[in-house]
Amino acid sequence: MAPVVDTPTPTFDHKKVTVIYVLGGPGAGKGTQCARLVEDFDFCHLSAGDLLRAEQNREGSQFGDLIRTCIKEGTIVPMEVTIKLLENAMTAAMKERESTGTDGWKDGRGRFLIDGFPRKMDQAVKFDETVCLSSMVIYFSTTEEVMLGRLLERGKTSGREDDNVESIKKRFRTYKSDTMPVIQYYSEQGKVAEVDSSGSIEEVHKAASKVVNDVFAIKHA
Ligand SMILES: Nc1ncnc2c1ncn2[C@@H]1O[C@H](COP(=O)(O)OP(=O)(O)OP(=O)(O)O)[C@@H](O)[C@H]1O
Ligand SMILES: O=c1ccn([C@@H]2O[C@H](COP(=O)(O)O)[C@@H](O)[C@H]2O)c(=O)[nH]1
Repeated sequence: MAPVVDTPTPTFDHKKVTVIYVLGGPGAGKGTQCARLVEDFDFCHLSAGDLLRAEQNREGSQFGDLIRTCIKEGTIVPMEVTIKLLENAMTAAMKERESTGTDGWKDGRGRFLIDGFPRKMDQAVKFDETVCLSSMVIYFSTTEEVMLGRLLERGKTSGREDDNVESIKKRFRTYKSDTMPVIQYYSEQGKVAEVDSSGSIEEVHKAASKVVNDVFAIKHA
């Protein structure tokens, strides 16, 4: 007899809730572009990095020190922590939208841009299986030189502990070793739309909007 395998039921049904992962190297422009796509498509934008920074600073958090160390060292926080934060934020957003109700979100329908996640294969598999199967990945690509320049410029005002040369180099290393395989994995499934993010914010936005438009056109066809 075949062994019984427990298949988890995801918290959200991907036929009703669209999850788009937004990946790219540190400083590629993910957050900037997500903010623009929110204006166009009424997404809820969830940045895994922002959620982790909020948890790090939350009084009484048992994960504060762990998150602080990982962020400074450019390593990945254990997936259970990040996935729970994302799931909680999605649940809260769904509840809020249900009560206020905007057109794209009626009847429990939702659309999420999940920025800077999944950073590692274990996160990708676990989130897809237990929270919501993702629809696609928008992959913002540019050179390390461009990313470094942007991050150092941002570091003048961001107050981020990881916007310095030492941390940036570590983040580039983690990106190559842990995140590139995730992009490869989804690419093999035909789920990745690559957008060159070397140009101006406006140029990149135009290309990214086109990608999202196509996704919704297919979904609603
Ligand atoms: N196309 C662009 N041209 C010039 N500057 C840009 C462009 N896109 C983003 N920036 C600037 O580069 C910096 C990094 O952008 P952003 O924060 O969006 O990157 P990110 O990929 O989200 O980075 P991280 O992963 O480190 O959070 C910001 O200061 C932003 O204003
Ligand atoms: O899924 C994730 C996402 C992020 N981290 C950690 O946070 C920092 C900053 O992330 P940004 O997306 O650049 O804001 C990242 O370097 C990781 O240390 C994570 O562990 N898991």
